[in-house]
Amino acid sequence: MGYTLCVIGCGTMGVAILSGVIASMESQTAGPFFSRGPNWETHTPGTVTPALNADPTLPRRFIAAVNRDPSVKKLQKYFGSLSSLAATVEVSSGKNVEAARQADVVLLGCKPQVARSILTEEGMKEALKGKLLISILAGTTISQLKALVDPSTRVVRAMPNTPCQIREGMTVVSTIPASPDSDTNRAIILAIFSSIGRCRELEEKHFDACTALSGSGPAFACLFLESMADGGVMMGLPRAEALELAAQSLQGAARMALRPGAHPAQIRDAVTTPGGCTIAGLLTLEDGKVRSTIARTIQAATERASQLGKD
Ligand SMILES: NC(=O)C1=CN([C@@H]2O[C@H](COP(=O)(O)OP(=O)(O)OC[C@H]3O[C@@H](n4cnc5c(N)ncnc54)[C@H](OP(=O)(O)O)[C@@H]3O)[C@@H](O)[C@H]2O)C=CC1
Ligand SMILES: O=C(O)[C@@H]1CCC=N1
Repeated sequence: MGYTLCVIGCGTMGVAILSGVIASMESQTAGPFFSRGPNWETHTPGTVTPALNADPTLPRRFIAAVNRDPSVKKLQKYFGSLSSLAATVEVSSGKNVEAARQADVVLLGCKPQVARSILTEEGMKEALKGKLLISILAGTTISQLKALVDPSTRVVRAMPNTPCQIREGMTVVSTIPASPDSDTNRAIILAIFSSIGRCRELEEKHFDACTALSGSGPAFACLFLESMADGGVMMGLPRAEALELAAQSLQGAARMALRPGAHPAQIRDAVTTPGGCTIAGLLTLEDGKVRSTIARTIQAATERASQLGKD
């Protein structure tokens, strides 16, 4: 029951994904009172709900492949410190082909510039034959990847983000074309990514925008968060409390915006008392062209994402 998932290029994102999946599986095996994570009830249409224990759509064995020995030690220590299940992640360096051979599903998590050299390693084509290859690489298209693997290898793109580590991720998966194994592959991909946050399918043509909006989004949100906290510090709040107030306010607003039928403008209006302090702050933001600056940020990041597979 279950299958082997291997992450080739297990850095920041690989670790975030494996940690999240392992945490989700542990919560499922914790007994009748387990928690399935805060997003469980709010999965978007098109996602699947993994069944309890021994779910064949979730992995049972994990392999993490990296480039350098110090990274092996770091990951062994990290996964070892997490839990008993996480301690079973097998970490190696310089053994990508062997890792792919032993896996049923391979997640490619290296930098875009390294993909070609990994996929053209001697024996890799054979090792990936008939397997599902999930690429999280920014800016690298399915057709670029397909050109490097055997025709029997199923290539799907996913764009996750770092909050997958705490099971609050947002992952977009490229539309899976119909094939004899497409239902199984879809179930596997959606089980993995919906166990670590929200997950939805979108056409590949949207991937650069998704990379900018949700892939890079946590970085943009944190800049806003830091700026809010700085303002609080400027007005005399202690730093730690200012950060807590800013982070919880952003989280609360975001959760309200995710409720069915909610609109951010409505949430904003509800806060904005006529003649009050919120409108004073909002006008300052508008004077600073914050809306167009943020929208242009997504535009610039999208344009850069589209170049990443070509570097
Ligand atoms: N960071 C993010 O928030 C997001 C990133 N992405 C995408 O995910 C991918 C990974 O990003 P990120 O996790 O930040 O990158 P990292 O630099 O943290 O991780 C890259 C990993 O690749 C490994 N690696 C490098 N060369 C090889 C090789 N020849 N064989 C095997 N492993 C190798 C590195 O190993 P070692 O440590 O030993 O050098 C490292 O573990 C990128 O393609 C990026 O576009 C997508 C969404 C969000
Ligand atoms: O900055 C990057 O290129 C990657 C892709 C999305 C988030 N980080």
